[in-house]
Amino acid sequence: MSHPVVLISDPLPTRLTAELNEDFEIRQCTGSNRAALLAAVPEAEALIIRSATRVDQEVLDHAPRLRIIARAGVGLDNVDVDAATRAGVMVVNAPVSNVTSVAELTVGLILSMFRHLPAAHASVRAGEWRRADFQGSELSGKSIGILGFGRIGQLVAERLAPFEVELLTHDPNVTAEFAFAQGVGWMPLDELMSTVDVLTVHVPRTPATTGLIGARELALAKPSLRVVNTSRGGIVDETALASALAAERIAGAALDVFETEPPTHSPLPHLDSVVCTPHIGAGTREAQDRAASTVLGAVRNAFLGLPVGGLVNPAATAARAATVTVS
Ligand SMILES: NC(=O)c1ccc[n+]([C@@H]2O[C@H](COP(=O)([O-])OP(=O)(O)OC[C@H]3O[C@@H](n4cnc5c(N)ncnc54)[C@H](O)[C@@H]3O)[C@@H](O)[C@H]2O)c1
Ligand SMILES: O=C(O)CC[C@@H](O)C(=O)O
Repeated sequence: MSHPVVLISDPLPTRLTAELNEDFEIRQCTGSNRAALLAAVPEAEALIIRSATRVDQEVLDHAPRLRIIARAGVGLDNVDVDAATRAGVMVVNAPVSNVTSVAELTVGLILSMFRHLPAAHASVRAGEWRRADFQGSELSGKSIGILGFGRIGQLVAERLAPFEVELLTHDPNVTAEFAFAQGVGWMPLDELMSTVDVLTVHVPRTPATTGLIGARELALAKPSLRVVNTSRGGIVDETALASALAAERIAGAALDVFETEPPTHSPLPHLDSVVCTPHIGAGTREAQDRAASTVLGAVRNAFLGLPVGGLVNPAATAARAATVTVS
């Protein structure tokens, strides 16, 4: 009897994916290569992706056998969940797999900006000893604005509290009482923008959050503002950000994510006031293992007819998923 085909289109730890070998036929492709994805997906019954694979109506139209799309990570902005639901395809993610890693990177990026760590490191490597050129600022006493007080936003707050900072948030789905109980003040967005020294962004990318921080919001900022984005490119408008930084209307930015990745045509990586990383928020061994284990377990359960963890579209299960099993 042939095994269900599981197509893995982004890198996952092979020592974990090997656990499916007995019951599934594992195939690999490069999801960022659209032609390769469209050629491989027609036979797939499960598709496991990370952030580089875009799953839209066209992919679903090429995938008549598909039962489940499993996102080994948090963000679902690269999956058309409504189209998947209409097609009866389950969508699952791994919502807690990498949040600690992202929160830790966020703290690292903030400290990197305040103490010019990348530039100081590069300078010593180049044989220089320019101590006076790298005078920084203390984080202690600064106001930190957390845009989006969900899982990652709350972990960032916990990790920054010992630095003796003022913690503030804006999140329309969180009450002031909830934030206050965690030692964090709640403010409307415009007030937050005009108050904080650091704005760290932790919202999902949706039509409503795309461009949420644009020219108007940045114009409200103090000259001391540093913007951190470890969430998704496009939530902070890159043109507006580059222009505010180039004009020294704000002090700096640290970016793990970009509107287009890699950011080949963006001016931002070339500005001295910007610290960049290549979308490595989830790039720890622990986070990758958790994400892979979570979605591999979900795929196995889906084919065994067992409850599927991380399911984001329960309405899809009625159509296709309930009908498939593995021996
Ligand atoms: N850099 C990386 O590798 C990496 C890794 C994991 C997650 N992420 C990104 O981080 C995002 C956040 O992850 P999370 O686990 O904290 O998600 P979450 O769902 O737990 O929290 C998101 C929060 O944003 C809030 N929000 C929504 N719209 C808002 C708005 N207009 N203004 C303010 N707040 C708003 C929500 O109410 C929610 O509380 C993910 O969607 C993903 O895009 C990036
Ligand atoms: O796939 C990745 O490595 C990035 C994942 C991250 O952006 C997420 O949203 O979980």
